[in-house]
Amino acid sequence: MMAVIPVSPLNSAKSRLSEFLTGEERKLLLMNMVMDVYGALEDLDVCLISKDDEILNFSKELGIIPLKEEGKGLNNAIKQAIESVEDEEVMVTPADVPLIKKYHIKEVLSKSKRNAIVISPSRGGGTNLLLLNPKDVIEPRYEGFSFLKHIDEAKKRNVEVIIYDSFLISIDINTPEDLGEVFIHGEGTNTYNYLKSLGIKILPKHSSAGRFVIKR
Ligand SMILES: Nc1nc2c(ncn2[C@@H]2O[C@H](COP(=O)(O)OP(=O)(O)OP(=O)(O)O)[C@@H](O)[C@H]2O)c(=O)[nH]1
Ligand SMILES: C[C@H](OP(=O)(O)O)C(=O)O
Repeated sequence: MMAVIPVSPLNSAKSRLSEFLTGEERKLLLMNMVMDVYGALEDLDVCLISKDDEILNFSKELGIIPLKEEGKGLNNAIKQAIESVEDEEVMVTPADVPLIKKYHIKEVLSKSKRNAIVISPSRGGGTNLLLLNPKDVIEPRYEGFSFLKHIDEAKKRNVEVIIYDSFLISIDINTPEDLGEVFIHGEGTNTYNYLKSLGIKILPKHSSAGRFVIKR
């Protein structure tokens, strides 16, 4: 089993946080999230695919296998990683799911079956964990409502779908509002400690415009 972490270039990562965090801060946030995701995966072989040499060097220092991305876009990056590893099974976990834990991975692995996928939704319909057994059982269809796209793809190919439904895995960090979730549920993670070090604070808000007031 090989776990694959795809990472976009550091200078364009997490653009939806750009009004709230500087470029350098978004880069450090991403590195801290990679550490948290790797913390959950570290009993497996783990590779990280990116075009960005800085994140590749960083991942190598952590003990992750760096893979230099050649094509364009997330789906092509994942296909490249799948083709280049020798393992028969692959698990894809994005870099922006910092609340994922080792026990999740254990449970996901225990559910894995031949000719099946194990999939965890993100809030908003994305895919925050995808285990492919075998690795070419379906093609990656990230972006948009990829949770539904992956299920559709599996049904078309007569592949069993095992949904691993986890609140903590469903939280991916894209917007300032998502940072609020890290403050509530992420104590002890690198991501939480990094955000705290920036002086970010959250307060509850009772409004249709969101549930948190996020301040620095
Ligand atoms: N290797 C690789 N990873 C990608 C690419 N696009 C997105 N990712 C990664 O895929 C995961 C989900 O990405 P998104 O949240 O859609 O994109 P993002 O670039 O992190 O953030 P936004 O700029 O806010 O869209 C994250 O781990 C990204 O780093 C890509 O083109 N190549
Ligand atoms: C790539 C996308 O991630 P999101 O933009 O939902 O974080 C997805 O999970 O399909």
